[in-house]
Amino acid sequence: MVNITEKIKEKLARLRAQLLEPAPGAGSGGGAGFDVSKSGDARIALVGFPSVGKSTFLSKITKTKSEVAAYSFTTLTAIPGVLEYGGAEIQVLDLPGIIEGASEGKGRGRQVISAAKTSDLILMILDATKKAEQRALLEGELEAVGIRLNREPPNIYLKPKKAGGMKITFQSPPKNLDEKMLYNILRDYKMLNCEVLVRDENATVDDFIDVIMKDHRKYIKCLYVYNKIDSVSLDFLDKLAREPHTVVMSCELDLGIQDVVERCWQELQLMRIYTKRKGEEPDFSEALIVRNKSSIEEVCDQVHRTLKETFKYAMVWGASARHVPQRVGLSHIVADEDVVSIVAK
Ligand SMILES: Nc1nc2c(ncn2[C@@H]2O[C@H](COP(=O)(O)OP(=O)(O)OP(=O)(O)O)[C@@H](O)[C@H]2O)c(=O)[nH]1
Ligand SMILES: [K+]
Ligand SMILES: [Mg+2]
Repeated sequence: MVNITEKIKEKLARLRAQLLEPAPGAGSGGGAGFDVSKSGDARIALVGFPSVGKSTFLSKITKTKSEVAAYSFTTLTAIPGVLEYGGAEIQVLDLPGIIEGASEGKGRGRQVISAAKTSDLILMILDATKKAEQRALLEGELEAVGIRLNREPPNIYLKPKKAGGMKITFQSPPKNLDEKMLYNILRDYKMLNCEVLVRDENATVDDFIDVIMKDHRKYIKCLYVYNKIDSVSLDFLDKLAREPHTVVMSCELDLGIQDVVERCWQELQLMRIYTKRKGEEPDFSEALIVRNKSSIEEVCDQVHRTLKETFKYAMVWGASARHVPQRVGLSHIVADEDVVSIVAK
């Protein structure tokens, strides 16, 4: 049974969705980001309220100097820096501070959020001396433009059809939805012919709207970084540091900076693959950088665009090899710090 508050929530979610969203198929909306082209192996965006220390942090971890000052909105545009780590080059974007209402266009909010939407990892920089609500406020601003932090897309299958009406199926009895609700939502979004399979019994109306609006949703990892821990008590610091997806630092005292960088590396899940020529020692001086769960095929693409065409087999040393070395094909999934030798036809 779906209770009355769920019904009200459903109505509200639909109304809010319609107010904030472009219709499905309309342009991406929300305003353009800053004009900084992507470079390097991944992009990290620094997002936070004014004067939490975003620019101070950028200046610490990259060679770029972004202006630092005690007043709000010192940074007025996106300032890119390059973080070198584990042989990878990671672009870090220092962004202007955002304020409540940013998602509705206050300040440079829209531009900042659009820039964040293009990143592989959001570092939410928070001031440890400020109220705990700051985090939820910022999350709300990002949510409102379709960014979903540290979440997977809902486990709901939706396929538009040319004809045949709506076919709605639940894999197991849903806790927060019923057929009528989904029917109403689909009608609101003018999706009159489609097939729906809800695989997650805990799915909510918001989840369902996320699936309909999937072109406007972005699932991004987020690390909560509390700065200025030089100015809080040890007890409080201990509490903060235990929160999930959270790291603490003091740019002023140069404390915890390297931990933040290491956590970023873990969250980005990039892998370093070393190559080896036949009869020679592996080349550990330069790593190929690939995404997590990449295969030998992606490794080949990193070496040269046409290498796969002449690929015969590869020899792999390291964590992904069942025995060392293991002879593998293009579909073999590599692990961080594997050594790979590619043999061409
Ligand atoms: N106590 C303390 N102050 C810090 C720390 N890190 C930065 N600050 C100070 O905080 C103020 C703001 O720093 P910025 O780096 O300009 O902050 P921002 O987030 O880039 O600010 P906007 O660009 O205005 O949004 C400066 O006065 C810094 O010196 C820290 O770890 N501890
Ligand atoms: K500032
Ligand atoms: Mg700044």
